[in-house]
Amino acid sequence: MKPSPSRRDTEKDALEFEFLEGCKKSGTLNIDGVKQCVDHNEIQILGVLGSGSCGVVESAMVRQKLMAVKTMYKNDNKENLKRILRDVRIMSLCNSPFIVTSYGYFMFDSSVKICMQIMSACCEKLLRRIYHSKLDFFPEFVAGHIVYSAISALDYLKEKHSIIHRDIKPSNILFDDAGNVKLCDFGISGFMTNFMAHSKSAGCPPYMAPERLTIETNSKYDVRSDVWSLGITTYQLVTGVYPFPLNDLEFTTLTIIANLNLPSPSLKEETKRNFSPVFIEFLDLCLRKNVHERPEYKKLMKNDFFLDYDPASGDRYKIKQLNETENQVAVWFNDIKKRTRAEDELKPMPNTPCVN
Ligand SMILES: Nc1ncnc2c1ncn2[C@@H]1O[C@H](COP(=O)(O)OP(=O)(O)OP(=O)(O)O)[C@@H](O)[C@H]1O
Repeated sequence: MKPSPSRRDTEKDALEFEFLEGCKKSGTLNIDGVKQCVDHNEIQILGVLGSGSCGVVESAMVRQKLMAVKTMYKNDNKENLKRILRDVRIMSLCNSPFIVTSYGYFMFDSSVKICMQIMSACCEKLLRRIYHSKLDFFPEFVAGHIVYSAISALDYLKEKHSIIHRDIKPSNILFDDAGNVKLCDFGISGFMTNFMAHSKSAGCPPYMAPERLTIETNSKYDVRSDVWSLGITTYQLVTGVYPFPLNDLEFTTLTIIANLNLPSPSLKEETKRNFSPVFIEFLDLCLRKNVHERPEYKKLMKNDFFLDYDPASGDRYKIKQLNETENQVAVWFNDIKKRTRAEDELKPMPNTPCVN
């Protein structure tokens, strides 16, 4: 049989076209409402904030504005290009107080730099600082504030842009010094059709919902898979441990998560004493293994625990403003930063997945 003539990869061509189109806006930054044409040589790198599978995030000064600059390296791989373009496109689209603001980006032949609002620490770094200083893990009111902020961000993404995040985990939830919580990292987010996502695009397996790990269903899932990831993240933040046994073989852990005949994770009886019944019930709902029993955002937003941390709830809102500039979350956050060490942010902790 004659070998078929080499066919062009039309998807890759489209991505390269999108990249070239994106280059037209390269260097146009919107800093505090003022559009400015900036040369990349004006980026003064100050230090490293973090790194992930796709690149490095550094603090930088640009035209007297302190910001975070995420550099992602482009290669010949289609998935790599897809991931970079998604991150750029979605960050540019979003306008929510619960999502890190993008100021603009720079595109080069071999790399892309996204300039964004600088945050103070991600939840993963905070967890590590807390663990190595032997302090108490995240208190319920901080978990409430995180849940409120993350669900508000995820609902915004779904309702306004039909986007599903797909990579909710402690390292993608960031705090600023004022105690605001925002989501970042849209590299593996996806656009939904009929409220369903179809792509098998990778995420972080230990935080993936059972339906995303199951061969029969992993090609079709909805935002409730992010609800699961938020549940796993919240469990980890308040207890300091991941709710499933972590074996050397990731496969074994994932098999336990995917098996609907095994129980859904829930807080241990002795741990439950430290939390309110509404929190325990909320966490149980997010961690229902069966996706059909797991609520969607609108239902969660009517849940008592969510309402307790929604500032629009009036008197029942549980986060107290302690002085003109600080609320309870900001005080907790700044206290943790004072009482723990920055160098511990890079030291792993046991019983949690090592994701980067
Ligand atoms: N705007 C920001 N301000 C401060 N730190 C940030 C900011 N954005 C990201 N970081 C830090 O950098 C880390 C890596 O960022 P990010 O998750 O976007 O990279 P990634 O390569 O996409 O990672 P991943 O492997 O998790 O997908 C975060 O966990 C966080 O600690």
